[in-house]
Amino acid sequence: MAGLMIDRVTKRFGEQVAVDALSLDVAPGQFVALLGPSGCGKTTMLRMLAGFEALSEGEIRLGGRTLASREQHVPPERRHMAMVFQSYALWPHMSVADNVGYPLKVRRLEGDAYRRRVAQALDLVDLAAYAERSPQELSGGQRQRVALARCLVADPDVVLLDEPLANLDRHLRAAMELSFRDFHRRTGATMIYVTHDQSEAMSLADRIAVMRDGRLEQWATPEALYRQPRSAWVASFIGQGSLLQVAAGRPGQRLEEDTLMRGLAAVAAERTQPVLVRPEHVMLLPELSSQRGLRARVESATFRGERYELHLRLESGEALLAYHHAALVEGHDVALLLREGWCLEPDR
Ligand SMILES: Nc1ncnc2c1ncn2[C@@H]1O[C@H](COP(=O)(O)OP(=O)(O)OP(=O)(O)O)[C@@H](O)[C@H]1O
Repeated sequence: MAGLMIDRVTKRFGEQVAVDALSLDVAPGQFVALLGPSGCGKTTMLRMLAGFEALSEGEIRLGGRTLASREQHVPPERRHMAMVFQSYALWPHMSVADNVGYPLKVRRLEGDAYRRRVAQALDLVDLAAYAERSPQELSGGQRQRVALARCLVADPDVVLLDEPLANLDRHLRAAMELSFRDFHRRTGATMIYVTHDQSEAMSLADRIAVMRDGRLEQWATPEALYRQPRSAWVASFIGQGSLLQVAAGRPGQRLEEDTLMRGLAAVAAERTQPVLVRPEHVMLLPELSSQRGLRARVESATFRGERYELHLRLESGEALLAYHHAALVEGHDVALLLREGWCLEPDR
């Protein structure tokens, strides 16, 4: 398996910079998500990897071999990559097995070797029993698995996936996430997965590239993105939380309860450090009269099954999100402690 190197890649469409000096070093077999809001350049980056789009600047290398630069452009069919589209792109007039075998037919593989590889690919996505059906007779999730099997049959070094679950309903997406993880474990292929859905990226990827306006905002594991987001922008994009101004700490520092609580008690002019507080770090105190803690008003309490989600308003006017095991009355006051916070860079 070969590592994939994206080195200061830029793509301009006329005046518009769709991808701006993006660099990523993807290890062999890694599952990477390109995550960001609509228009941030994810699909353009994926299309440059696939070879459907030329680079304006920079270089793409796979296992040391240059695939693309300003001077060089290896055509898509010679990159050892396969792409899975949102629309599945299956041939309606061919059976499931023929769809899966299509890339092998193109390479003129026939006979037993052909049949064996198609059967293996179908097994891998648990669709052996559906080999002779037409794609129209399958559910959306099954069709997506056929598309996966078809990309896998050619044994690519890299699998590129462009929002492959976007057309599926919520329940099916969850099931398909499991299928993707399983697929990745069984094949060990390097996978680059484009999505604007943070929970999908978090549950699937080993590492996530968060993109904004064509640039790389952060490149980290899902855990690091959640616990140590670089900026308020990343923090707002990943998980839930509140942004408070604190007179303590510096970007990239974790604040313990005491420092955080003291830093919040300072006068407004001194509270200049933006700090992210995740809802699981807000602890409500049983006694409002206690000397400890901050006061806040309950603005709303929403039942979420396993817990209530509380939207609170601190005396400073700042909003704070908390989780609690019981419902609280809207309009009432509570006292609370903040267990920890994470200091962010100011937003660009
Ligand atoms: N062929 C093109 N010609 C001109 N501009 C383009 C072209 N393709 C993309 N763009 C522009 O480049 C920017 C990035 O587009 P891209 O499709 O890569 O974003 P994205 O993050 O994949 O968005 P989405 O999630 O909506 O698909 C956008 O502003 C888009 O309008």
